[in-house]
Amino acid sequence: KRHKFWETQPVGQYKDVGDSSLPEGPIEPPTPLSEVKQEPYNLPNAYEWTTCDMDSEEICDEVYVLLKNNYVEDDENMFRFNYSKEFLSWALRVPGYYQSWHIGVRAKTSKKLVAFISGIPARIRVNEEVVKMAEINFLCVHKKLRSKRLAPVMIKEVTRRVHLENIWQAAYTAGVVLPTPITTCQYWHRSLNPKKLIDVGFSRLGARMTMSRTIKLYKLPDSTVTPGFRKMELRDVPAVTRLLRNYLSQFVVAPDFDENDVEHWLLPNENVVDSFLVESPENHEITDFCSFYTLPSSILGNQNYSILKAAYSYYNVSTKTPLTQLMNDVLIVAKQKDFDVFNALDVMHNESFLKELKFGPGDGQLHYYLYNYRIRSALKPSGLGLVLL
Ligand SMILES: COc1cccc(CC(=N)NC(=O)c2cccnc2OC2CCNCC2)c1
Repeated sequence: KRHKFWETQPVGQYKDVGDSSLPEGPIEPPTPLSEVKQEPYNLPNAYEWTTCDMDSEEICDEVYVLLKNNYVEDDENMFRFNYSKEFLSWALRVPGYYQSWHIGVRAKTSKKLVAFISGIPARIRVNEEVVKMAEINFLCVHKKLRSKRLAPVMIKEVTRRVHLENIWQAAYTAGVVLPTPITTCQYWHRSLNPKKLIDVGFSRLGARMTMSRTIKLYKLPDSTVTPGFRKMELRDVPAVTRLLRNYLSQFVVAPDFDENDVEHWLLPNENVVDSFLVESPENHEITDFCSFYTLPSSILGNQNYSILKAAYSYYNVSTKTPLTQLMNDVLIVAKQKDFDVFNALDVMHNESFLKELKFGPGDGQLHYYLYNYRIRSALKPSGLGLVLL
């Protein structure tokens, strides 16, 4: 398939796949800052750039409403991500963030927000190199403005603003295949409320299965089983950082989290991110960690329900408790918190628990990309230690 825009960008091109003569690392060198385009790219006449101050309740609400009505839907257009305002604030106002990377497009006359794209700074390790990158996310163009070729100019504009901060690499995911994925993940779902999932069409009743048999199949204990399993607290940040850094060091691509990052990304934040750990009752050592983020979806066109409550597996570390037992406790907590479904990608060691814990394969794939950085080895999802929101 021709990618008019992506063929012009410093990304792995199809023709280069497998060419091991090409070195691992940046595809293009940095440009001297004086040569980076100083002014914004041109938009079609009726539109103007705007920088979104996500600290402003009003602007955060505009971004929320744009995404709620126009962001990613599943392949059958039955569900649409419905990131909450507090989630968007958490996802964008990260340690060291640049407000200039929270980019909106407004219609000049109505001042209505009609498009958005965001970047946040992140330190991502690729093999032995820690690279300063931008994590690009939430690219959204209003449904009425599709195929006006707005997305390429928004990608170029966020790239320009990232370059102005002397950052030359980026990481992003997409449900579509572009030049060229560093890996392709399968997503999996674990039913927690099978009756609702079947009612809204997320799941289908299995062959030769009754509803009551299905409810019994997915039933979970009322409480967690691992001794010492508890919510993470601020005082745990140093120990969790050590545990997580050590665990992530085994993957080819992973975030280089420090204590400041762990405090932001993994400390429990109501309705946004939940995290738990196992503190050994004997010696109070922290041996395991697990977490999930909250990303509801709007249910498009169902009489009885309007929101699907979904939890997404985030970072999990097991050093003493078997990963399957740890993740079963996470499912128990998610059910206690009234989530309908628990989602996971087959990244890191997730594949080891998916089938045993009754996850079913989703009907799509999530592709991971790096911008202006070539990795030599073909990466399997199990070699990926990066979870994007
Ligand atoms: C259930 O409601 C949905 C609403 C919109 C899209 C999809 C399917 C889908 N595209 N799912 C994922 O991309 C996905 C499935 C499992 C885990 N993480 C995921 O995506 C995350 C990470 C990438 N940014 C979106 C959230 C489902």
